[in-house]
Amino acid sequence: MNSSTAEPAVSARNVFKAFGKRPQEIVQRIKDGADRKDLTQLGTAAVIDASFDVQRGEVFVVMGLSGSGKSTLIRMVNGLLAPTAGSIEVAGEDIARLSDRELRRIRREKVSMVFQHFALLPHRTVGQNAGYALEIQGLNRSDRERRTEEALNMVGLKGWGGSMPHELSGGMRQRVGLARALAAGTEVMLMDEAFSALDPLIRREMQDQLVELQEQLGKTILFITHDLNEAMRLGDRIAMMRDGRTVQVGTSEQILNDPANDYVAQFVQDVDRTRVLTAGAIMEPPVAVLGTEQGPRTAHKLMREHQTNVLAVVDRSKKLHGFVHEAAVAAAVSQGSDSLDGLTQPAPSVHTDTPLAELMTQAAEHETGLAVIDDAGRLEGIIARVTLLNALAEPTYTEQNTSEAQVSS
Ligand SMILES: Nc1ncnc2c1ncn2[C@@H]1O[C@H](COP(=O)(O)OP(=O)(O)OP(=O)(O)O)[C@@H](O)[C@H]1O
Repeated sequence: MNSSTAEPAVSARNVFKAFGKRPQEIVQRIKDGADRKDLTQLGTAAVIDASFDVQRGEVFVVMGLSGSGKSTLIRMVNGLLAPTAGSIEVAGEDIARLSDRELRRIRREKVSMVFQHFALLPHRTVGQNAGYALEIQGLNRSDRERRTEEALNMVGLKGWGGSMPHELSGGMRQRVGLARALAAGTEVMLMDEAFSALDPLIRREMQDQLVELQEQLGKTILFITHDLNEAMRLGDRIAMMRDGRTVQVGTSEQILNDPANDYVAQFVQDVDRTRVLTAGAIMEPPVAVLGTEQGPRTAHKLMREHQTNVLAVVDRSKKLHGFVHEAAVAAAVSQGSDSLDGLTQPAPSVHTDTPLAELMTQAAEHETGLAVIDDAGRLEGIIARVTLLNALAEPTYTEQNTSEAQVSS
């Protein structure tokens, strides 16, 4: 994810969308405090006061049950629907103010869409389908073929360009849909329930592949799903929608550990926390770190000061050497030894992206906490056993005084 100071790729401000005869009136009444349920005579308030920014390079998931307003929201992002109130900017352009011609240009150059039901043209080859957007962009044939082939390779369909869609399995067809969006080369990709029609195993495979591709490509992806596990697996951040409203926007960790209300808390209670939470989300900065050049006396002092019985030992470049334990330090001090040599034990270490499931295995094998290191072996943080146990416990939302907290179901 890029820094939040950069201009966002997609920016929604107080967006409303109402369907029915008098949409403006619906929006005004909601702004005046009316409940969506009491306005059904007038029509449907599908999206209510949505505001969010999607940063460049971010995977932003919009998640909610059927009817919560996800599709309406995404259709406003690519200009298929105009907001009743509020504005949506894509790459700095206010979508609702564009002419049809400008909209077509935006869809060609800036925003591509992957649908749930593939939307492949049955009489065209896989290659022609994947290169469709490039044909519309007016690219010459050889450039088109090159880019199409690259995109097909990226999604694991090397060599399938000459086949017809009906010769492909559902998972492969969805890959063609993805290749078409990738070949188009747009910065923003909108994916509307793109994997929802796939078998669970294939779906999982596609999710993994998207995560992998995203690491290389760094696209801005707005992904819609009603599946919370999918949302948590893919999203850098997730917007949770309920009855047209965005009830929480945050990272998986924030939503799991700090649900905005009871509805979200109930929603996330069945999530497998051990797969979603990672070391990076729960680690803490080490309270005290001992340099390799320092001796047992300093170690002893630091342990007393910080009331800890384990210290991490690092060299000048912060590379982790291991842990020293209180008993060994106390023995060295009483023997008048000046050196920590031989006292440092290898520390069980993990990386920031290690999931909790793996941390639990590691923690079970070791008495101490865990060290979190980066790829170069430098110490980034510490996870104490108690921290791990707390992270596994389900959060409960206690504040009962907001309207969202009163869950009707
Ligand atoms: N063209 C339309 N005319 C009237 N009402 C609509 C229209 N499109 C959507 N709605 C209503 O707006 C609300 C939100 O629908 P939307 O399709 O955006 O939800 P969703 O979260 O995408 O659900 P799903 O996953 O079932 O598509 C629903 O009550 C729906 O019936």
